[in-house]
Amino acid sequence: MTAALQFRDLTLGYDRHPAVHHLNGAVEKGALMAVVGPNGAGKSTLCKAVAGVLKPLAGRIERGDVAATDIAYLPQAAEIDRTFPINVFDMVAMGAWRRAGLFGRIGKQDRARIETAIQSVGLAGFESRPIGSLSGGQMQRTLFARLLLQEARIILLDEPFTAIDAKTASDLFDVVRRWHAEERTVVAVLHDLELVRTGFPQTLLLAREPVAWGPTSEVLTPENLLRARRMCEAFDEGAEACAHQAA
Ligand SMILES: Nc1ncnc2c1ncn2[C@@H]1O[C@H](COP(=O)(O)OP(=O)(O)OP(=O)(O)O)[C@@H](O)[C@H]1O
Repeated sequence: MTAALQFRDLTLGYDRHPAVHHLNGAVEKGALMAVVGPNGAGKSTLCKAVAGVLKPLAGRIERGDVAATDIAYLPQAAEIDRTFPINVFDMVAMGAWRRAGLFGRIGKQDRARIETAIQSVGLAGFESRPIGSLSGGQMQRTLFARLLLQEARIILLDEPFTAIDAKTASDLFDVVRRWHAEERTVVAVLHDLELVRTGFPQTLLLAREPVAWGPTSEVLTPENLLRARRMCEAFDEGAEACAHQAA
């Protein structure tokens, strides 16, 4: 197996309070992997660390030949400022920054790629709409178009299908399938276990530490899900040091 991401005794947290600890393991290149777990399990924290937004408290993440800045990351919808005065076209064009540079000119070729991405998420005709006027589903389509532009080898999606209708979710899941067919590595935080069972071959079940990780059918057992819930409920929010090391 070739690893796209390798976690080595990884501990993540805020203000020295660990939120995720003792994560060891690898995400295979080209994997389509779900990260599931109860609220507060550390799923978003893990995404932020992989994207390079949050530095580990201990341990490390190895990204092979991919720089953290080359990882496409879709944060939770709540973290995105919709009041920013920008239209759909320019929002999607931001996905080309890595190639064009922050103040680089968008050339003819990039313009065509942006148009194609907007079309492929079903938003043709919305190019000049301010993002603040979009519905939640249209906004998510816009963000997926921006991810398409990035052409990243590793794509992180934090709750990409939450609070959007079934048609939008299904259209956007088609984009995810396309990335998988192109052998990109996709890691998605999800709460819809049915979608995970049918669409994601690999799953990491997280409850501050890994409960199970592997083929989805072996991970999402009633016993593992119950264990994850109990582990999250029992976790001491104010713990100073890693509980395992302190024990
Ligand atoms: N910026 C922050 N500062 C301090 N603590 C934080 C911060 N962000 C998250 N946490 C804490 O880290 C823990 C893990 O949170 P995280 O958001 O990673 O969980 P999650 O599994 O993504 O939850 P959910 O399913 O509710 O989105 C929680 O106890 C949370 O309160």
